Amino acid sequence: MEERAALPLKDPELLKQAMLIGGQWVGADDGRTIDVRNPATGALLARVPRGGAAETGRAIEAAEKAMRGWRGALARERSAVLRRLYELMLEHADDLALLITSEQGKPLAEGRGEVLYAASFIEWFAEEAKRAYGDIIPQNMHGRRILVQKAPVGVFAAITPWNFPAAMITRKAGPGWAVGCAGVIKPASQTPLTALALGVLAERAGLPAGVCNVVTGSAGEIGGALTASPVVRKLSFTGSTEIGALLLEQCAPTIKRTSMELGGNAPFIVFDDADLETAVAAAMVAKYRNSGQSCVGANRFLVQAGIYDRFAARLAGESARLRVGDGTEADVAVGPLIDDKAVRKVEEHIADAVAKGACVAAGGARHERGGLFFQPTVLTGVPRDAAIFSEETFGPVAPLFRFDTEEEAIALANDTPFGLAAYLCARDAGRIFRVTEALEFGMIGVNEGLISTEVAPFGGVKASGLGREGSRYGIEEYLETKYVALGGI
Ligand SMILES: NC(=O)C1=CN([C@@H]2O[C@H](COP(=O)(O)OP(=O)(O)OC[C@H]3O[C@@H](n4cnc5c(N)ncnc54)[C@H](OP(=O)(O)O)[C@@H]3O)[C@@H](O)[C@H]2O)C=CC1
Ligand SMILES: O=C(O)[C@H](O)CS(=O)(=O)O
Repeated sequence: MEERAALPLKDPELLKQAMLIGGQWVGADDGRTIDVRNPATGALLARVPRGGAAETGRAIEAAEKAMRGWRGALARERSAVLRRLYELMLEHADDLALLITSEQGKPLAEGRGEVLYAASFIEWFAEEAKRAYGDIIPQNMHGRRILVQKAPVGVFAAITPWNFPAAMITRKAGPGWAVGCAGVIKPASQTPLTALALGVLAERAGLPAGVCNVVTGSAGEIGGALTASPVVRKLSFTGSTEIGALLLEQCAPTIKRTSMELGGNAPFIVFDDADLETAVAAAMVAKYRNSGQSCVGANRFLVQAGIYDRFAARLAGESARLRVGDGTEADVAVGPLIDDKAVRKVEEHIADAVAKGACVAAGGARHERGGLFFQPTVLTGVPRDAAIFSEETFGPVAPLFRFDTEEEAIALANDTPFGLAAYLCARDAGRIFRVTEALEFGMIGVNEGLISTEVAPFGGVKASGLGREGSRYGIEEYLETKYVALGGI
């Protein structure tokens, strides 16, 4: 049997090769496992259980049972447990970062950044736990009082993607746990180790058995069990629009509350009046964070004619200087893509654009290191009918499209079924307000390339999803509003 590669964790107990169900670490009923590999080296990191419907059913039961006690705890008691989890995440940040980089591939500095970002949701919702306020409404009849109470929505299911293995979990479970819900988490099969490590820390923080359950394995079987169960009252998903739509269908018969954070196709608009250095710096972050594997990553660069050549030259120069390699190596800015399917999609987008007249200003091919490494790539003169305009590349490719007028830029930016994130660089205040108001997206960065934060509402419109995560809006996704007409008093 293939030997597992060493994972030099300071706390080896954080490497779990089991599912967490009702406070017990267990294998799959049939003993089957899934290999977890390092995308930078192909090395076998771990084997996790290939769980299915039966194990998921037990996890749902455990969550339902645990929720009875957890919802009854005082808000400040739940808050204290979440605060402890936040502290434990910071204490174990190096190990969590190494797990993220080892199973997902992002550079270690980004992995550590993700740990801090993920922990910030736990810190935030530890505070919000104490502010799930209701209302007293002025009575509409004598002798009657009108109360509005906020109650936990119920057992939640969280199905999360491989690109941010920690943050996508805490952004969902944090608010759920804060208001007294218990949940079942299904991480991506390519990156389960971080989720399992968070399960260890949740136990250590004092989360009662069954409040946090992590089930690994067959997406279809686990998803089918979670969506079909009437006990699961909330489903929160981050991933492709295709799967999001399927899950919405599967949730319909039980009328579940859902949050969907789906695909994107972010435009990055550079106007003639932009500050060039600011625009290039913002573009580099928006494009190459997580090697381009982010739903809020800039997918299309719309550049006004007057600044086009200068911006293209600077972006190509900066892109060519990025170091590509194993995320554990010093100064690496771009790691491997998640799998060969992702690399092929990048190659197909480049080939299609070049066949339609685009030029390669930087990169353009797989990296000399081979495997899943790809050169940071800048394409100029890309035509509107190129596939890369309308499809999410999810890789380190920056296609530049030229425009002349503000109206043309807005039309091009909005010409997509998606509406998650958009970016624009300009200095004219009137232009900034006109364009941000006209853009059909849930989040807009102005002269900024990194806009994700726990304090702001994260989410999209159109095919990019439903609901908001983080901020004071995110907790509402896990609350039901109960109206009490109090008479006879
Ligand atoms: N919005 C975002 O942040 C993300 C968007 N994407 C987009 O999606 C594309 C494909 O990426 P991919 O990772 O395949 O995304 P998927 O949507 O396939 O996977 C996301 C999560 O959903 C699970 N899943 C897959 N199929 C089902 C199902 N039938 N029922 C229940 N759960 C299911 C996956 O499990 P498993 O891993 O076991 O298959 C994973 O945990 C990307 O190229 C990108 O365009 C991807 C990731 C994040
Ligand atoms: O899925 C993603 O790409 C993340 O939601 C992006 S972020 O929130 O980590 O910026």
